[in-house]
Amino acid sequence: MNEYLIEGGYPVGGTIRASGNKNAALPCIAATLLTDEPVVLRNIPDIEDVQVMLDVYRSFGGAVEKLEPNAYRMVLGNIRQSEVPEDYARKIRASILFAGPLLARTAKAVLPPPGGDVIGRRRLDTHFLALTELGAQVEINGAFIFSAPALTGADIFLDEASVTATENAVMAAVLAKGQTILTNAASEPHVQDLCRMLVAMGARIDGIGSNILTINGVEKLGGCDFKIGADFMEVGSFLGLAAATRGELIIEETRPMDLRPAKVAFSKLGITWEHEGSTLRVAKDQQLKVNCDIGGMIPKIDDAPWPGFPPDLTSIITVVATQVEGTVLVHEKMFESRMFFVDKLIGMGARIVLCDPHRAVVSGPTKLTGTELTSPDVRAGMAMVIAAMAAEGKSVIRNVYQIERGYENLAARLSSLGARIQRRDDC
Ligand SMILES: CC(=O)N[C@H]1[C@@H](OP(=O)(O)OP(=O)(O)OC[C@H]2O[C@@H](n3ccc(=O)[nH]c3=O)[C@H](O)[C@@H]2O)O[C@H](CO)[C@@H](O)[C@@H]1O
Ligand SMILES: C=C(OP(=O)(O)O)C(=O)O
Repeated sequence: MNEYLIEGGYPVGGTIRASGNKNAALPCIAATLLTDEPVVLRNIPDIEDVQVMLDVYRSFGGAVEKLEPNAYRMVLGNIRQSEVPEDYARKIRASILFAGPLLARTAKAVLPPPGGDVIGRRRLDTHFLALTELGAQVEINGAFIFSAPALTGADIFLDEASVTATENAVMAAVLAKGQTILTNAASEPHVQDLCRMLVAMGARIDGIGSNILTINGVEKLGGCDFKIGADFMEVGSFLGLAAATRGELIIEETRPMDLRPAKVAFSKLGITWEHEGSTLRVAKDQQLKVNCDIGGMIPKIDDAPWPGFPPDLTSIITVVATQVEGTVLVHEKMFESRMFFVDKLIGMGARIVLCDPHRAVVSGPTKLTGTELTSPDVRAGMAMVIAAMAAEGKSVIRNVYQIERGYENLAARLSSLGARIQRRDDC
């Protein structure tokens, strides 16, 4: 297991480039299965989850050529088999994204249950609902076995706006016969990126960015050259890091529009940023003070499907709130177990009451003290990095695989911003 040694108390400063969006890269890699022509994907982050998705692609017989850092040319003539190897499936949640493309190309998809973060139950019911309505049969026998001699467009109402279920449904529907209307679809920037890539491949999709997608199936898709957008979860994490360490950052190659829901939430903590084009600047002299609701009421930060505040930033904003004067309620409505990591922050000195698995009341500012931590999931892990960097003294963070599956070259990039962070291999 690899670990980070962090000496806290040093503000970050300098310039950093945003990586490509993990949650766009993963479905876009799966979507390359939908054509036998070459596809070039650009701005793909160099993270563990991407490597696993590329390994799965290779296991189907796909050829992957690295053109330059963060750009790949991928081609897969004939798909060798329809089963995602179990070792890979269990590593990441996103392995489920091969279901739609495999069904569309090979009429079959065998997926061992996917792995991923420890953040509560991760239901797959919406995936089953959508693929079944498009004509697939599902059998659960250790693995999930989908089969569909032919996929046919349908008028589908999703039971919840699930991100990856929407992506699977779209990837199956683009090659289905006839029209699919997907209502209550997820519309996150990564869902939009996937749809734009499919359109570049020749798919017919209307309503991109809304919660109703209309897809007219086509016979065949071709290759494309597609650049995915910036990772607004990574940018949100760096914004949180700058605020919590009282630092100053310039973040390049962002998509400021994707940060609008985060801006609403951060502004409740007195944190703001300016942007010029795709460059963001977080200034040093922010007054970190909770902006109360009218009448001096305690404000709440709660997550929701897009364009709500993203659930992947709730852990980050919780840590930041410990450094802000005042009291705020963080309400994580979407995941059952994402807030449990706050006991580690309490151990570092944070004043947090975990009311139930979903709600934490945070009062600040508090002095945090370095300690030994283990990352349960990618975002809690990053939140721990921020806490350790804001704390006095030294911290050790273990299980950093669960951070690096979502953040590219993190220790080196943070070092370049003045962080005292050291990565130790195989401890
Ligand atoms: C690879 C990938 O893209 N992973 C992202 C994807 O996961 P994923 O697609 O697995 O997440 P889902 O959108 O399916 O659901 C996430 C959680 O939110 C709940 N839920 C969802 C929709 C809804 O309307 N109401 C509701 O409560 C679900 O029950 C579940 O507990 O989307 C999540 C929600 O943005 C993100 O945290 C993950 O980083
Ligand atoms: C929950 C996340 O990822 P995944 O869905 O891949 O587990 C995340 O990115 O915060």
